[in-house]
Amino acid sequence: SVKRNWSINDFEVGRPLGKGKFGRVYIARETKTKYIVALKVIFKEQIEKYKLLHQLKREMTIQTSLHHPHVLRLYGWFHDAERIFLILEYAHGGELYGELQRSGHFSEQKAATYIASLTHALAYCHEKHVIHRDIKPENLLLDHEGRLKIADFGWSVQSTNKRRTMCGTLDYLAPEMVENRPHDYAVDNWTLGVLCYEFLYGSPPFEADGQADTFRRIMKVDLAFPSTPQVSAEAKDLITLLLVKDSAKRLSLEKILEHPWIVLNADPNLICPK
Ligand SMILES: Cc1cc(Nc2nc(/C=C/c3ccccc3)nc3cc(N4CCN(C)CC4)ccc23)n[nH]1
Repeated sequence: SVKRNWSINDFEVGRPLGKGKFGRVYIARETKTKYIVALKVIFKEQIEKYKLLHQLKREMTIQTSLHHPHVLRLYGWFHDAERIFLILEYAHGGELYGELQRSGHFSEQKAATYIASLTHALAYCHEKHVIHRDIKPENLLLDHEGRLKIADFGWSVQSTNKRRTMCGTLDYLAPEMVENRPHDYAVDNWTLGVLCYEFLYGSPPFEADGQADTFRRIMKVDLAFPSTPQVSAEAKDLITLLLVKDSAKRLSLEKILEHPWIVLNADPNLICPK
């Protein structure tokens, strides 16, 4: 039911789920249908202060247009005098990051299933000319069946053929982004390599004490595999094929799905039981 003029009176707002940069996210229930959603509240004064209305509009336009099982839905939005409200799909399983912290690291089956889900989602986004650019565990949610959902398109862009430069977060930045050089879809392939490593070892590959050290490690592709936990050679092979400095030489999304580690370990339905 794609109703046009939502208002806060259409919802019973529940507990806060988390606090983002520009506001909080609450669980909420649409009064008529009892449908559970997540309501992201953004303060206009914050958006104006940081001149981010243009980026917010882009996030909203992009996320509304994306319909994929591994991409969190943005059902609609409304605003009042001081706030903008995004009506988002509710993912019952919470943040993947929490699960990674609780378990330390994932099994190869779980890691491969999440990487396969992300690869399908990114292939869909790239088809729609969207580069996410900010795939990190904090932006990944799980639904009630353990299905991964990419959330927070705050940093994604509708890529025209014009190259892009902008800032991102630390550990997940590809070399071309670190150097603020123009970049393209392949940044998301690099990030898949970073995430695959983090899912299997519990921390990202180029982690370092200071920013400068992290950048240096990224630029050198200073990749080392710890001896524990035990990780298969196939997994290390995939990570090595993705963490390649020359963006043109990174394994393509299609080739990731054909890689032996994914074929052998990912759940065919891309669902991770608890
Ligand atoms: C947009 C959205 C969120 C969402 N679901 C959830 N978000 C967040 C944390 C959200 C958050 C938001 C902003 C900044 C930081 C965190 N935490 C959640 C925690 C949840 N639980 C229930 C499951 N438990 C295992 C962990 C705690 C369930 C859903 C959650 N669905 N759709």
